[in-house]
Amino acid sequence: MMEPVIQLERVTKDYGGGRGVFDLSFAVGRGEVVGFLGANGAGKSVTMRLLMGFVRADGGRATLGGRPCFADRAAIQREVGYLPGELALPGDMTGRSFLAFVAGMRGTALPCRANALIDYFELDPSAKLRAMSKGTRQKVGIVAAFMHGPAVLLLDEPTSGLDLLMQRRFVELVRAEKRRGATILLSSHVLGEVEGTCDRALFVRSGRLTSEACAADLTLDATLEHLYGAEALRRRWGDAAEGRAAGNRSAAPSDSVDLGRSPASSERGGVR
Ligand SMILES: Nc1ncnc2c1ncn2[C@@H]1O[C@H](COP(=O)(O)OP(=O)(O)OP(=O)(O)O)[C@@H](O)[C@H]1O
Repeated sequence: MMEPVIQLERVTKDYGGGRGVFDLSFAVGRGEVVGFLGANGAGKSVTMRLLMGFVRADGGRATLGGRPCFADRAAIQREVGYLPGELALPGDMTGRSFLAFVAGMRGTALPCRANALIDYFELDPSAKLRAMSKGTRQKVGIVAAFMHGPAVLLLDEPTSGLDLLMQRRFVELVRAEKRRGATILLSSHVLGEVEGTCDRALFVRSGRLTSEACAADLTLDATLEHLYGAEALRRRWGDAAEGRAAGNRSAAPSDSVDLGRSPASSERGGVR
């Protein structure tokens, strides 16, 4: 790998009850775009917040550009392009005043790039944030994350709420940022977006890193298996009731469909 820009070494943030991230280690090299995939609650957002220094790790070491994420959080939060998974925007502000506010927090006026991004995403920034649709608010978050041309981008489910055309434009934007040399960690539930942008993908399950795949190997079936394991994929609606009726809670129905894929093809198509 090229010089690591994003690095976690045995990072743990334990919220109790098995929730959080545990002993997490990975690195993203300069100029790499890496997908960060996991089921709901797997620990993707917690990892992003640890990297931004919004959350302090219980153990291990998280660094961005060699700087410790929590100790250097002021500089990191100024410089990194972060798109949170859940945007909490001040409803009373207009899109433009919010973007100017974010730029001000970074110590600058609204960059020219903001206008180019506003135009590219066909955003009307004059509306109040509370009056905007979900997807429109997401566009404001995207402009805020990208407008200063950051060297590092942490994007947490970035196309959430975007329509298909805007999803495509977003993929084009990430590709252009990669060409510019940006280092990007992108969490997503949208396979097309990961395929379209990422060099490789990391899989996290219950707060632990479980596997890794290169983008070319991310078929739907292989991705599902990385995410959930074969056992979870066999479950069908009605299984529990049928199992109880048969006096066997774990029994799988005999006509269970394997997502249209034969066991043989799953061996071929799988990414280990
Ligand atoms: N502040 C907190 N206090 C307690 N538990 C938390 C806190 N933040 C996150 N968690 C727990 O940590 C686990 C990981 O949450 P996280 O938000 O990182 O999941 P995720 O992978 O981003 O999921 P999703 O795909 O649903 O967004 C979850 O079980 C969550 O409930």
